[in-house]
Amino acid sequence: MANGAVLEDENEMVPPSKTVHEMALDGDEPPPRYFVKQSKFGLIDASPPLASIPTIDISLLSSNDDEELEKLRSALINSWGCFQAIGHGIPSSYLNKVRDVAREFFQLPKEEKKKCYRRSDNDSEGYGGDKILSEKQILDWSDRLSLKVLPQDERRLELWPETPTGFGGIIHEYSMKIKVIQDLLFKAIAKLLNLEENSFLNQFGERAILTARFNFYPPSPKPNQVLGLKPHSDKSGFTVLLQNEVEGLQILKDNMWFRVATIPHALVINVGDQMQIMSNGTIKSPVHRAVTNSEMLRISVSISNEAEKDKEIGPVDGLIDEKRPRLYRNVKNYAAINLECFQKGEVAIETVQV
Ligand SMILES: O=C(O)CCC(=O)C(=O)O
Ligand SMILES: [Fe+2]
Repeated sequence: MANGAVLEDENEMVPPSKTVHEMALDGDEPPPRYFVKQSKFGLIDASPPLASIPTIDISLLSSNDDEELEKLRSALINSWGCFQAIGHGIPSSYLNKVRDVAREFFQLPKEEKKKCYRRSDNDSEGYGGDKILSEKQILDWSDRLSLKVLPQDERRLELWPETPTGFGGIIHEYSMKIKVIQDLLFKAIAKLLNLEENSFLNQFGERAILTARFNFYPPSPKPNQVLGLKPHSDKSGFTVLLQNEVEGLQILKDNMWFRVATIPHALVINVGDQMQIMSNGTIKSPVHRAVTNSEMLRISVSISNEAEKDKEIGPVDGLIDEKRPRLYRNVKNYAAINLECFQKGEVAIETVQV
């Protein structure tokens, strides 16, 4: 996690009394703890150039289509670490259903959403605003619902929304569809790097973690001064992001921000830190953020995978040689390392370098 935004005055570690959605509905000015005062990434620019990330038909990857594999190489190796996936086999009508239930959940009355509230301030699951992890933290102009989907016996179903009807079933079904895509990508990348097909997949283990996160970014009265989601790299293997029609995702490359387009039937695939570690830095997890706008509601749904908590992950042997020495040590429970680093304002991936 690249903690790029730090406040000068320390805040108490108390969560705000209103959710971002409530402040937006009431027409409140964002409180000072939401303002990005100082950032190593510079000022917020809502319209930087468009990222030239490729659109890849992932149905062609399993049939070893050379052209599509080359596109994957150009997207991931010494490049963006991000691409738009089409040919994923999920009908547009189904993607719209996921977008619809997400919006319907966030627009429920407070009393209904309260059932899904995080049970404590530092709970990573459930509904709420930015989790308060440090006194210096700048808060994000967004509300979220995070739920662990796998392992299935670790689901905290008491936090899963009962309304809109069928939401739980859709979370399950959609996440399983995305898992198939993630597994296919791990195999395609292994092939691309001349590795045994399961070199990455096996590292995730039988009880790999899959998390669904619904992000709700209401219109913001100060889009140039607050961020929807602060700069970070994902702690996952891969994150698969579904956006609504409103742009907001930005990706950092060569110290410059680029906008990621919204393509209605495409899913944005982002490399996460765990893939960077396993690929010995051959593939990098991009720093990205979400900006807000003053008029439109933005919603995104991210599905991310992580290795089983107690399983050690590390660079694949075939990617370590004299020319490419090992860059990362083997690590367990990267999520905990990531969280600790966020609290200290450190970049997690840098702390696991050898
Ligand atoms: O909403 C977005 O565009 C970004 C979401 C994201 O980066 C995340 O959930 O990790
Ligand atoms: Fe992210």
